[in-house]
Amino acid sequence: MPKTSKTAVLVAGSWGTAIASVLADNGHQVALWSRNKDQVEEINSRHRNHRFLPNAILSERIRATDSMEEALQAADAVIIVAPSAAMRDVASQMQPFLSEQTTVVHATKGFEAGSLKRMTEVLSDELKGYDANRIVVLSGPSHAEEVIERRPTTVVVASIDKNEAEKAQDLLIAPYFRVYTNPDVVGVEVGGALKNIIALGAGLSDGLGFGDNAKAALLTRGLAEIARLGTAMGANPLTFSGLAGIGDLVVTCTSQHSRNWRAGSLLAQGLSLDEVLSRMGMVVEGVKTTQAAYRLASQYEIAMPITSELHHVLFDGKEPQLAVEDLMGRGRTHEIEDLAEPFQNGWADQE
Ligand SMILES: NC(=O)c1ccc[n+]([C@@H]2O[C@H](COP(=O)([O-])OP(=O)(O)OC[C@H]3O[C@@H](n4cnc5c(N)ncnc54)[C@H](O)[C@@H]3O)[C@@H](O)[C@H]2O)c1
Ligand SMILES: O=P(O)(O)OC[C@H](O)CO
Repeated sequence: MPKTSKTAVLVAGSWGTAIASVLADNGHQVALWSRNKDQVEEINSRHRNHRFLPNAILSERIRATDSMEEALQAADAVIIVAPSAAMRDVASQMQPFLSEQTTVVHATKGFEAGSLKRMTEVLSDELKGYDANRIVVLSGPSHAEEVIERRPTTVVVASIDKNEAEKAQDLLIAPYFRVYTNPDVVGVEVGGALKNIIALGAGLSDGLGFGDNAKAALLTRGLAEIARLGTAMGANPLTFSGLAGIGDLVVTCTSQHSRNWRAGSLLAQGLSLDEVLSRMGMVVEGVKTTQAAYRLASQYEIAMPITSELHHVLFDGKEPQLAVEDLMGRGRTHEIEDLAEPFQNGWADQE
């Protein structure tokens, strides 16, 4: 990657704008793509994106555009930060303008609702002619509201291709933004997606006043079920003790910046799911991810009791108090379980 690069960031929501700001701080030129002309105008003329990050003044190195062709022209790297529900649409729009030379990174946390595919799988479907093994995923504990204020943050980038992961690391690493690499694409994607379910549960639990012990239980046993499904899907279990696992789980379950935690706490006030989502006005990935994980758990025959109870609360009208009673009253079980086969998909042959 050249010392300063031409980069594209696709979609100017909270996280896309914060990532654009990290890239600009590193001296890169950033084309920030949005489908919304008013937002493009606001970013270019006032250097603001008031709807998503109201207090931030953006670098002049960030130029917004609503032209995908312009955004991707001669881009050394593109970072896609669309909500999971929009990933296929955005990827299909970028495909005609993507060069094989461009490093492709995504920073989205979720599964595709119908197909249950991970985001790199959706990208691989749509980016025909691009080597899917090169795609990089960026994840970890990172609220846009803190990154835009340059508060110390650590994240992880994973790719099957070590060289591409290191290019993404080079591009993004900054004094306040430390970037680690990992070969485990499945683990980093699954950890980042599933923690949002537990964060919804933590918001609900806090909102109902269940207390600190309950939240600690949710985090710990939540991590156990994340690791159980993730490992069955092919992840390295150790990834879940890293930034995309426990790291992201802690920040999302304990921060009032978290959209998922806030949605859970609004549910605890008695609002319906539709009312909560319209009040949030930003993407709350954990809702659709609960549906996806519920189906994946059944497909892989994995026990996910917290996900399952949350699914009943969100979609079947079950009272949260009853969900907690059912969780606490389950049959006795061991804490430590055997995990699947050891993870094989490392970078040993690329050292
Ligand atoms: N906000 C954060 O702090 C944060 C941090 C890490 C990861 N993420 C992840 O990043 C992803 C995006 O989250 P966000 O918080 O930036 O969302 P957001 O709600 O702040 O912004 C979403 C943006 O996507 C745009 N969009 C929606 N559908 C689109 C489509 N079909 N075509 C083009 N644009 C479309 C919206 O107009 C909006 O600008 C999510 O998967 C989230 O989990 C967010
Ligand atoms: O605000 P949330 O709950 O969508 O979480 C954002 C990030 O994933 C935190 O790392």
